[in-house]
Amino acid sequence: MRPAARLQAAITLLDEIIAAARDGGASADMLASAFFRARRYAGSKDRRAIRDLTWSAIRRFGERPATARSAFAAMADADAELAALFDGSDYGPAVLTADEPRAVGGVIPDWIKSYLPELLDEAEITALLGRAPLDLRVNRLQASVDIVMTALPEAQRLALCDDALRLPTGFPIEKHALMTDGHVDIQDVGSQLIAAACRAESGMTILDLCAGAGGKTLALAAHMGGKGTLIAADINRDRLAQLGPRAQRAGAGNVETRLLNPKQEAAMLSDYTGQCDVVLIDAPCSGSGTWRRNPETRWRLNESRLGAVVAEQARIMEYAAKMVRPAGHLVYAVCSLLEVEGAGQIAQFLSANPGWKAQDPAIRAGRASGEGIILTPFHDGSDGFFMARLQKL
Ligand SMILES: C[S@@+](CC[C@H](N)C(=O)[O-])C[C@H]1O[C@@H](n2cnc3c(N)ncnc32)[C@H](O)[C@@H]1O
Repeated sequence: MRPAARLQAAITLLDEIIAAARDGGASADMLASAFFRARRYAGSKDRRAIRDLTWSAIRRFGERPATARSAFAAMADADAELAALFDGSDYGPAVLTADEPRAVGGVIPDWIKSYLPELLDEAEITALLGRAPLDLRVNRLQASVDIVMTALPEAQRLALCDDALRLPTGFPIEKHALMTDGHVDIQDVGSQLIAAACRAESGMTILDLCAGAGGKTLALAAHMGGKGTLIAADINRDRLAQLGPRAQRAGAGNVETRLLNPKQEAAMLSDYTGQCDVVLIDAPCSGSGTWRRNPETRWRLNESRLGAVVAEQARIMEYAAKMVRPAGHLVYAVCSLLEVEGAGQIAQFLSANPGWKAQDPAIRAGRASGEGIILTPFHDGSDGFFMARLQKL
């Protein structure tokens, strides 16, 4: 495909992504897969170029553009090479005119700015939309960092976390034997630090609420040396179903899954009331800390959706707290940097529950945010997270 035709293809794909974000449709990744499945004539270089163009526009605009053409038109005003591709050729986009609409705005939606902590300056905000690295967690149940580094000389150790390694972005690790044999798992170093803040030990009883497909469950199982009780609970059947085979591959024999019905969680976990040494809440959230991986999710967020997710986080914390034994711990985490989901949520919980106090999560990264810690791409090289460790008195 000629470069102009690639740009026209990116415009078509981006229009689909814009419509899906507006109407609650499929994710950008799913739309891109379907787009290329329907265009077998596009070779691998074409696909990469079309994807890069499309994602550069998604990253560039915090507010959802009205049309893909208006987004690329605005970008072309600052990029002569891109502007030259609006050449009016067969399969290429029509020539740009000075009076046609241009998308406006910066890399994050204006309405979100007031929700971000003050310490996020311009450099921090730009890094929220940067390129995400590829991090691995070495599974202590099956391997060691030294063994993995010998097999993967491209990997570098990360000082923040004992089991964390970083690979060059795009490294084809998915089908590598280390992955299929459960010796390593793909996991951002921030997620690994959240699991570390649980200080899981052999023989403990740990409840991983909001376990999803079990990324953090498997890290906890490794910290427990595979010994003790580890319950992975979630309301999403499909996600939880992925955990069984993953746990088997990882040699994590102490994982038990429990599917919960929304609003009946406390009753369905009543056998663990007051029993858990640690409850991890990896809460559903706006995902603002992972915009660099899923930049189009900021086009789906609005104040009413944010309000609903904040209310759900508070409700989950209330029932989760009942599962913790006296002197036990609650670790609360979100992959978001919005204060209302992090420090604000913890402040409210502590004021409504005087029998709890905050503790230092004692990890080797992050900065204080209220009674917890935030990790950011710019400061910590991780995805954006908030975490807090609370103790029941
Ligand atoms: C951030 S994701 C979890 C990611 C996962 N812990 C991991 O490390 O890969 C949040 C999860 O919370 C689950 N969830 C949402 N509402 C819930 C509820 N009321 N109780 C338990 N889980 C819930 C969602 O289904 C989703 O899987």
